[in-house]
Amino acid sequence: MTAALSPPIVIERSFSLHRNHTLKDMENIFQLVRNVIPPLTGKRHKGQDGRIGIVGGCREYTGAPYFAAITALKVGADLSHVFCTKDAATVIKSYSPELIVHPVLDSPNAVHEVDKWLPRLHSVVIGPGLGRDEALLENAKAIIEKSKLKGIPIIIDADGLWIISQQPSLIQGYQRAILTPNYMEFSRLYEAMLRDPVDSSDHHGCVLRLSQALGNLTVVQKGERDLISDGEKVLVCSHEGSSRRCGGQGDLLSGSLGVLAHWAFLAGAEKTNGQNPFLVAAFGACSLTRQCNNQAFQKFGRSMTASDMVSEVGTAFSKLFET
Ligand SMILES: NC(=O)C1=CN([C@@H]2O[C@H](COP(=O)(O)OP(=O)(O)OC[C@H]3O[C@@H](n4cnc5c(N)ncnc54)[C@H](OP(=O)(O)O)[C@@H]3O)[C@@H](O)[C@H]2O)[C@@H](O)CC1
Ligand SMILES: Nc1ncnc2c1ncn2[C@@H]1O[C@H](COP(=O)(O)OP(=O)(O)OP(=O)(O)O)[C@@H](O)[C@H]1O
Ligand SMILES: [Mg+2]
Repeated sequence: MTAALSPPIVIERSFSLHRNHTLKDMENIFQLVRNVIPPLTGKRHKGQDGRIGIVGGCREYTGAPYFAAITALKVGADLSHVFCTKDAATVIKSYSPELIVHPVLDSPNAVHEVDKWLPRLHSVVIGPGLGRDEALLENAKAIIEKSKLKGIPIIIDADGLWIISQQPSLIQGYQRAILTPNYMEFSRLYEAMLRDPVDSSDHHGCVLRLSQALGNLTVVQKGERDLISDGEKVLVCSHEGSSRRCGGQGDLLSGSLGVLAHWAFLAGAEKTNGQNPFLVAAFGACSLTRQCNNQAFQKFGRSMTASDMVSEVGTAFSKLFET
């Protein structure tokens, strides 16, 4: 289905009394997110609720992969692996004993070292804190290829999106990919694919067209309102966050999406009521990140940082999805 044949279904949170039907749609999507969350029972073994890989972390950036990986755990994954450079590994380990950290990304056999783990991973997040070093970008490209071959859901963020804007064919048509661009990253991708600048009067159309041009993979355009599209629909998440824009919030989003994408994908069409599971997962991750922001801001105001948001993941998740 294309936009030309049928107008996109736009689901938007609204508090207007005239838009009760859209409020109902929103609640329905929240319900779909709830449906895909695995129940906590005594019958499950360690690993079943998610083994997530984060590919990123270099000399300059150690916070970003940490935020993504710890958020994946706090959302409910059982194991969170970070594949980073040797320099970054000890630093990231020292932030948290919970993370499994592989200092392989700048080694000569980096791709082989990550590939060994891929059969055990349920999803991979490529890019937080990866940096722009050519050799690291080449390794990340090869890891994307290997992940595609295994059919693993791939979340691409930050410098991973830099790779895609240089070489869109790497991910084009792989519908188990979710891209999470911020403002700049979206502009780069859009110009690379559509050969036109972003039309600032038509954000919905732009995200829809970018998804279509990439072969209907899921695009999450982050911003004041998050726009989520698979080229057929555009979901809008304007769940209340705050006006605090400290770095690292996007990393919480990509880490939580790593888990939710796995859960939604595994749950199957019945649980998502026939909706694209990656749209459901993305809506869940955006709402959760914004809820963490909201709660942390209420406590810390201007001094709020991404770490304060990480501390809110548990209560934010319960509030949104377990009440
Ligand atoms: N603690 C850590 O380790 C963290 C590490 N991180 C890691 O850093 C790496 C680079 O990622 P990134 O996001 O900084 O890079 P990029 O895409 O070039 O964007 C920056 C440019 O975008 C612009 N800009 C942004 N928003 C805009 C807007 N709304 N409207 C307009 N402009 C806007 C902004 O423009 P400026 O304000 O400077 O003019 C700026 O130039 C990556 O690896 C990431 O994971 C981060 O995750 C944070 C925590
Ligand atoms: N103006 C805004 N108002 C409210 N929420 C916002 C706003 N801009 C971004 N967000 C939220 O912040 C989160 C991160 O988006 P952002 O655009 O800051 O990502 P990013 O630049 O990749 O972050 P990072 O610093 O982690 O790289 C998303 O959940 C998004 O919904
Ligand atoms: Mg980012």
